[in-house]
Amino acid sequence: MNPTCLARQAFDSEAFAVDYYRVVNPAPEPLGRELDALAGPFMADAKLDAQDIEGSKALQRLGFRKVCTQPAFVLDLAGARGAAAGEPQAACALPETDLAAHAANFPFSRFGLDPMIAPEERTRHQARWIANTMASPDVLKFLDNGAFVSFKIRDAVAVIDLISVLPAARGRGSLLLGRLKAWAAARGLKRIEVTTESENVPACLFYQKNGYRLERASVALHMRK
Ligand SMILES: CC(=O)SCCNC(=O)CCNC(=O)[C@H](O)C(C)(C)COP(=O)(O)OP(=O)(O)OC[C@H]1O[C@@H](n2cnc3c(N)ncnc32)[C@H](O)[C@@H]1OP(=O)(O)O
Ligand SMILES: Cc1cn([C@H]2C[C@H](O)[C@@H](COP(=O)(O)OP(=O)(O)O[C@H]3O[C@H](C)[C@H](N)[C@H](O)[C@H]3O)O2)c(=O)[nH]c1=O
Repeated sequence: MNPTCLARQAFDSEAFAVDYYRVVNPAPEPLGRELDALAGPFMADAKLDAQDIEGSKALQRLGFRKVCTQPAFVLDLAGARGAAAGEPQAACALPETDLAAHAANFPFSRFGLDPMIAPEERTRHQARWIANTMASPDVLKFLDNGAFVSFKIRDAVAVIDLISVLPAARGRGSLLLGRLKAWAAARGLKRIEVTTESENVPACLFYQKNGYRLERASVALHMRK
């Protein structure tokens, strides 16, 4: 069968050492047939608009579990002042100990919230994600001691990929968002966007304290067989 509802995810399959699929078409009947046809262990995820209650129920009837809601926050830059914020880094690397500490700093990620994913699987996946982010010249980074924010530019919007502040560096998160805002405004970008999990109340408060407003939300569903 040529799958049309599921797309294999190379990065996640490698990081979890099992075939990992993303639902790209949630139509229940063909999706159910494609899931039934998968042989062997696999993982799958789906993202729906959080207001799509019936779509979410249909996926849960197929065996998906609702793992979390992911709110998206935005900071509009119209009228924001640009300033000399220093240039972000492109490709770089973190020392191994810092990488391990940051990988363990995301208990609220959707993988951390999923009871079917072991803590060591989650931190291995997160470490690979952070290492890729650091190594990629297409993902820009502001780094400080014990803290970093990474982001991509898409259509005059800065989309935050990850932000992590180790407990000993608390306070640097707002400094990093300030550097990003000043740099983005100086480049004439329209806005900054970021996604987090609703369970991550510290992060939701953090974005709001820094002037971000809630714009929309998705629901993340997982399956593991
Ligand atoms: C895109 C993504 O990566 S989403 C996931 C975000 N990252 C994570 O969850 C990783 C783990 N958490 C962290 O790294 C940090 O806690 C961050 C990035 C969320 C915040 O960075 P910090 O430097 O600690 O934040 P900072 O000190 O600047 O705090 C500013 C505001 O954020 C909120 N905040 C920060 N930490 C907390 C906390 N533990 N509990 C409650 N509110 C908090 C508060 O509103 C705070 O204002 P206040 O100090 O006046 O109370
Ligand atoms: C964005 C991005 C992702 N990846 C990899 C790592 C992930 O396993 C997959 C799928 O990513 P996606 O579904 O886009 O992201 P998550 O739901 O896991 O995370 C969102 O919320 C997080 C808290 C975080 N803010 C993140 O930015 C959000 O996308 O793709 C990757 O390797 N590189 C990337 O830039």
